[in-house]
Amino acid sequence: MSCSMNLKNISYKKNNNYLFKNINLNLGHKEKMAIIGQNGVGKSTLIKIIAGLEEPTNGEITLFHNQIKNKKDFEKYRDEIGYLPQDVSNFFLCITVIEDIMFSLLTLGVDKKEAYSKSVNILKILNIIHLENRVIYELSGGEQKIVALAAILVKEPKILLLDEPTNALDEESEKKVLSILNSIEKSMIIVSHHKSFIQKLVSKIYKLEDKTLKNEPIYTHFYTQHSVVHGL
Ligand SMILES: Nc1ncnc2c1ncn2[C@@H]1O[C@H](COP(=O)(O)OP(=O)(O)OP(=O)(O)O)[C@@H](O)[C@H]1O
Repeated sequence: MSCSMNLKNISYKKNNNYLFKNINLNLGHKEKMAIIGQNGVGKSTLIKIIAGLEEPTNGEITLFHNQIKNKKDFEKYRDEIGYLPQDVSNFFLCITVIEDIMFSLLTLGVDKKEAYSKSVNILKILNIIHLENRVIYELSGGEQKIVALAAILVKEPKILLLDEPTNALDEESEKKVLSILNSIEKSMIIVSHHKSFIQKLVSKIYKLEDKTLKNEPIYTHFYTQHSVVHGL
């Protein structure tokens, strides 16, 4: 399996204490994995390092076989990585849902007509077309989370980094997100406390514990998604 991302001996110090030390991780092409662990162990910090939003204290990051030495190197791959933060309240740049989703495409140089049609399509796929013209900051936490996911998916990044994608989602929205993520053939790292969700989605689970990543067994059989979501 070719490699989308590789971490070699990644360590991160906060207030003179190591949050984690010498983390090694390979994310294969189209591989889906999850990171679990207790509150405060550093899962979000680790995923922010992979997203290029935090710099590790030590270690090497390789993206698509290119070594990343600094934030500038990361900029080349910014559009290839879709990062969903745990808290999406500061995620949005526009007033309405459709404007925000279109904005992410317009910045990539997509023309306005195509940006509109792709944005409407993703809203339909995620069952949130009724939110198209709503003001984002008037939406519920769960609605905002799924709109943020739409803004990421519409750009078709090569790697998805999703920090707690299902928190604040109702059962129906969670099923929809599961079905979509299952149907997308992309490399993914998902941070979650929601074990039944990740067991239906990923092929590897790691636990961040004692400042390192440990393999965690997957108890259920791999879940096979028969219903293909068209349009992604
Ligand atoms: N902006 C910040 N300023 C100071 N400390 C922070 C900041 N963000 C995180 N921390 C601290 O870093 C540690 C790791 O936080 P992180 O959010 O990475 O953990 P986590 O494993 O994702 O936790 P959770 O499961 O609760 O989301 C925690 O002790 C947290 O208090």
